[in-house]
Amino acid sequence: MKDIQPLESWSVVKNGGPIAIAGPCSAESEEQLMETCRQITEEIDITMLRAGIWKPRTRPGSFEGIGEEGLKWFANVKKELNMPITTEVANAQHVELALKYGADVLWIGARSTVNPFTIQEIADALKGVDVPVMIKNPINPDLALWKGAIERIYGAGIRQIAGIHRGFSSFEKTKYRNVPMWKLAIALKTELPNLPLICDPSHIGGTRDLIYPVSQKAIDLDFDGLMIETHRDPDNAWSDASQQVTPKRLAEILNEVKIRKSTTDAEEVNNKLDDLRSKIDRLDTELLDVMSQRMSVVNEIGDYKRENNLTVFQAGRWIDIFQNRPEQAEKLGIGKSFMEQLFKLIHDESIRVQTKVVNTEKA
Ligand SMILES: C=C(O[C@@H]1C=C(C(=O)O)C=C[C@H]1O)C(=O)O
Repeated sequence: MKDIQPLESWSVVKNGGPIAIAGPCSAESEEQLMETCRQITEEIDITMLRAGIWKPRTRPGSFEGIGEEGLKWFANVKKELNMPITTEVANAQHVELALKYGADVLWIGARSTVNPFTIQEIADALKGVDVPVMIKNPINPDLALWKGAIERIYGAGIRQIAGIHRGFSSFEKTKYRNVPMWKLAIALKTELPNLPLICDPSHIGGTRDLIYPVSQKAIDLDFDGLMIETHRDPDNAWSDASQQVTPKRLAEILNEVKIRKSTTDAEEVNNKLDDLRSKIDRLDTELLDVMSQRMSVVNEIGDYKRENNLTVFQAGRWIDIFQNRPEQAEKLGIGKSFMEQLFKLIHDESIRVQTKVVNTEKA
């Protein structure tokens, strides 16, 4: 999927990244939608307006979206404010209607991404259509499922695709509504480096006070844009009231977020970075060398255990190491839990290697 296009190729993206997308969680009334969008465009220059027309809700009985009527309002907003619009689609009929009313970009929600049948239905409806599609991560932290959805939309011929990171459901209570697990977004970017990534701090945070820190974190991780739910009267929103911000607050957040570039043309900066990275290269070589020496000793201990009929796993010794190394690390200013994880990995590898050694007769 190397020919997935950068955001700059989307006709709706005028000034390059990072882009901002904002608008209400749901279209509620023509007046609410128009007023919210008008206030947003008066407060700040954004790339695109968003509004939910069909809302997949966790439990029945909640407001499930206004439906086709809302698309007529949204089309008026587009015309009146001269702004591109985007909405969520969850089946073939949604695709058809959203395009009929002039949606410039479509997005697929987290609850749809989990279901390959749904994604395939949407992909089939998109065959031969030229519209950018943004695909939210599935609600569960499954990278293959996210990638699979991207592949299906790509298979329909769409090349303007972006991922939207909206965090992952978790059984445990956390300060987030959906835990970010940034490493999944990093893994996706590692596998598909040319895929634009947009962050949805509203669904990750779930509360207004988390929108700014989550947005900054996303920009620090080189995300290409932010999608922030914005409502003229968030407290009285029909859905997701606690995470929507006012247009005024949206502008504050976007102005406060410090934009960082992924690269620079400044020769001096690049030279300094090159120097420091050479140091890292040398240190990594030393690290690998030390690791290889440690593994040799592990092998030797394995031989000795075989000869003396001793178990591979030695709980006492391992518990000592597991307590001691992170404490040593902490004194050196290295994170304790990082070292715990690292030593667990090292120990797993020792067990794997020694299991092989003790079960192989010496020639
Ligand atoms: C190397 C040994 O075998 C295993 C691996 C360990 C390690 O990698 O440090 C520690 C304890 C054992 O579970 C050992 O017994 O010392």
